[in-house]
Amino acid sequence: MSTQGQVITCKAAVAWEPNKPLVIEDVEVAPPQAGEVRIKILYVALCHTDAYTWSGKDPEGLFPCILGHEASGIVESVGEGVTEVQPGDHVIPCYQAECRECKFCKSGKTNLCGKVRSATGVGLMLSDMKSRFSIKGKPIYHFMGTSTFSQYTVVHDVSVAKVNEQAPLEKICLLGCGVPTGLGAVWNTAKVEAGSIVAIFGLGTVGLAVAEGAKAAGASRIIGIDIDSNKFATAKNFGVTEFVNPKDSDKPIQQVIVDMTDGGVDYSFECVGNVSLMRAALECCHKGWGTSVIVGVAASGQEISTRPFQLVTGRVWKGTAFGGFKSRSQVPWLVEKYMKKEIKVDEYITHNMTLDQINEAFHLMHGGKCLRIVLKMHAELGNL
Ligand SMILES: NC(=O)C1=CN([C@@H]2O[C@H](COP(=O)(O)OP(=O)(O)OC[C@H]3O[C@@H](n4cnc5c(N)ncnc54)[C@H](O)[C@@H]3O)[C@@H](O)[C@H]2O)C=CC1
Ligand SMILES: N[C@@H](CCC(=O)N[C@@H](CSC=O)C(=O)NCC(=O)O)C(=O)O
Ligand SMILES: [Zn+2]
Ligand SMILES: [Zn+2]
Repeated sequence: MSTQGQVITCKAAVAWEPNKPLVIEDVEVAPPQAGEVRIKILYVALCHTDAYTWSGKDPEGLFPCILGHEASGIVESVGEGVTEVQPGDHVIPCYQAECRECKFCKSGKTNLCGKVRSATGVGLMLSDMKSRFSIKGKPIYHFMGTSTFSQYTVVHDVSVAKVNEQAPLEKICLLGCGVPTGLGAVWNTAKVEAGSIVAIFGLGTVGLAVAEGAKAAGASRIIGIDIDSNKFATAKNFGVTEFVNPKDSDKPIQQVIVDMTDGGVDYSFECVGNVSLMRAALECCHKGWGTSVIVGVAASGQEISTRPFQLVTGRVWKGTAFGGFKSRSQVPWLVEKYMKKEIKVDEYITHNMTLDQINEAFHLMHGGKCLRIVLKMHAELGNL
């Protein structure tokens, strides 16, 4: 029976308040309006940015909301005027939209799109500035324009990438955030050249994807820095050639790296979200040309600082969102690269769980022993 035009009642993990356990609720999902797409979410991975907003430290965090942004699914129905996807298409929701019409999209200088950002930042849909989610008549906020911790979600059409139907949805959900962010930080934001020396602060999924991107770019040395020495064994498989634990030295970590590299690295990447480490990442760069890219998301109220002399003497400080990838155009390309085995995806998945285990999954994530945890959103999907 078609559900097109009907309200769908389904299960979703609702964050009622910061830091309180998520609650699996029966949520009503309204039909998509003009320019919107309703997606049956099949698989979702947990990202630290979900945990960050849930913690209450995100200045844009609104409650109650449905978190989640790294997912895959199938289009259930589309609203009026939607031409680029249709029911049955396999898709990846994209928190970084791409309208191809706004000042940002047309600039050719950035992947940030302005079309729906004002609405997604306040947890609503642009056409009427209302939510499509409710529980017994009470509206529930959207999150990052995706809200993929729900069996069904509604997103703007500019926030959907149509992908190859042969690609395994239980794997390619990762191409909705962490892996592209790390690869793109290297390829699009820093534009690392062959022979470069690279330092990566934080060897979680994002840092490992930076390592994979740097190896592909031909970096000669890839130095991984993490306070957990157990991370090195896995990191080697992603291209890290040397490992430093800042706890093993009395010297500041930037000095350790400068001493190891005859004056500093060509490129560094902060993949933790710690403002002191962002400073260290900048200051371990080589005088005259070293570039540091901020990837980690720091909490509300946190600020970065350094001596301006660091920049006067040629170091460059940059940041990246979704690795600079234009989402609708390039996520399908990343899926193709995965299908051709040119990029890793499966290797970042350490756990498979189910939607009803979501609190346990976050607990596991905070334990620091996993990379990506993928949740199966519907019981009928069977075992992975
Ligand atoms: N800019 C963007 O578009 C995106 C940013 N992010 C952000 O990237 C960051 C990293 O994400 P994940 O890799 O998933 O996180 P993760 O928690 O899996 O990895 C962080 C790693 O940093 C290490 N670490 C913690 N404190 C450290 C310190 N003081 N010095 C050295 N290492 C330290 C941890 O042991 C861990 O291995 C998060 O802040 C996340 O919110 C994630 C996706 C997209
Ligand atoms: N609302 C947060 C913003 C956090 C942030 O920087 N998000 C990244 C993506 S992180 C994904 O896991 C991003 O794309 N930023 C650009 C944007 O337009 O949001 C805060 O205010 O801290
Ligand atoms: Zn993310
Ligand atoms: Zn745009």
